[in-house]
Amino acid sequence: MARTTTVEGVTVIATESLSKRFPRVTALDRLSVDITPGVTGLVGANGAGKSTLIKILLGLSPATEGRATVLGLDVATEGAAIRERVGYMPEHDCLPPDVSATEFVVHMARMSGLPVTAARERTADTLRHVGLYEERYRPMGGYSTGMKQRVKLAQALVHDPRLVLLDEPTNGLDPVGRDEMLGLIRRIHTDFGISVLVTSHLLGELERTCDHVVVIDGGKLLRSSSTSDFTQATASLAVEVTDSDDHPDGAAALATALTAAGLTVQPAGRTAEFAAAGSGHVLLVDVTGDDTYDTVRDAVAGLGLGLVRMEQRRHRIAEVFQSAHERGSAHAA
Ligand SMILES: Nc1ncnc2c1ncn2[C@@H]1O[C@H](COP(=O)(O)OP(=O)(O)OP(=O)(O)O)[C@@H](O)[C@H]1O
Repeated sequence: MARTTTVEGVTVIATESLSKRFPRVTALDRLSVDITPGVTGLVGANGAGKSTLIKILLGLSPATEGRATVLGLDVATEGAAIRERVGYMPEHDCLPPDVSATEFVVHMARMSGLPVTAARERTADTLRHVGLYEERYRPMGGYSTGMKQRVKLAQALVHDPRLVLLDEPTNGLDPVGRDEMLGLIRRIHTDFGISVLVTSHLLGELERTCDHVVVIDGGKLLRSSSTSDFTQATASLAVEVTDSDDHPDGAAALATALTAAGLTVQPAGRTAEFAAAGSGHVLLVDVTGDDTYDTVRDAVAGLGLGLVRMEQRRHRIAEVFQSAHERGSAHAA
């Protein structure tokens, strides 16, 4: 199976039982994960260990235990070679306010070893690519958050890396700015074939942007799989019914009938998605085959209830994350 912009089977990043312990906290806990070419999302709540992992991958911070390679290079001994080949967009504001985007990005290109003419040309191309035009000659102190994020992205790309590590690139952006940034990130891979590892605590963003998603929680790997596996249709139907005089709690009556028919049913009010809609009338029914739809229809008709909706649900990354988080809270309690 050939793909145009990736090489199948190549590992861009590999970690093996990687741990990082600070005196009071374990930021990474025996993390083993392989990341292949493409756009990979690294998702986790604040404090999950995302920035710590990036710093280890860049060879800037030693791991306490375990190993990691980036583009086949060992993070413990080949940090400088990794940083030549990898671009890094840090999370926090780090731009000098008194210089222009052009001056700054040329400087970063020169630091990466580009000769002066090439550095200037690459800077102009890269700033144009991220959508900065005339503003690029103005001091960055006057830039909006969106413009600053674009400069940070440009300096990560200017030396034509094979991989970029983007730490929370949508932080502080409004919804339009987020969409634009996500579009840029996607194009880094599709237009230039550069692999991307992008962190976020916003799951929906990564669902839309990434080929693959790695979820970490408390420094531990929770899940690593392709985005399509995460968002694939699960065998679950959301069924909403009305009440009737005979059945003042229509959903409860339907749940009893469907359970008696051998189906597995749970009230949807427990999930955030439906709780927000405020409906205790929605049931989630596990689909065991095409006849599940008929069984639900017949049960609703048999009870004389009104069927408001019956729809197939998609499993969202947020749920994987939420359920792990709830388990974490339960442990903490
Ligand atoms: N230099 C440090 N010294 C002590 N503890 C640290 C240090 N750096 C990170 N930590 C702790 O390690 C844990 C993981 O932090 P990290 O910054 O990697 O998380 P994160 O997932 O990137 O979250 P955020 O988006 O908030 O930065 C946190 O509990 C943090 O307080």
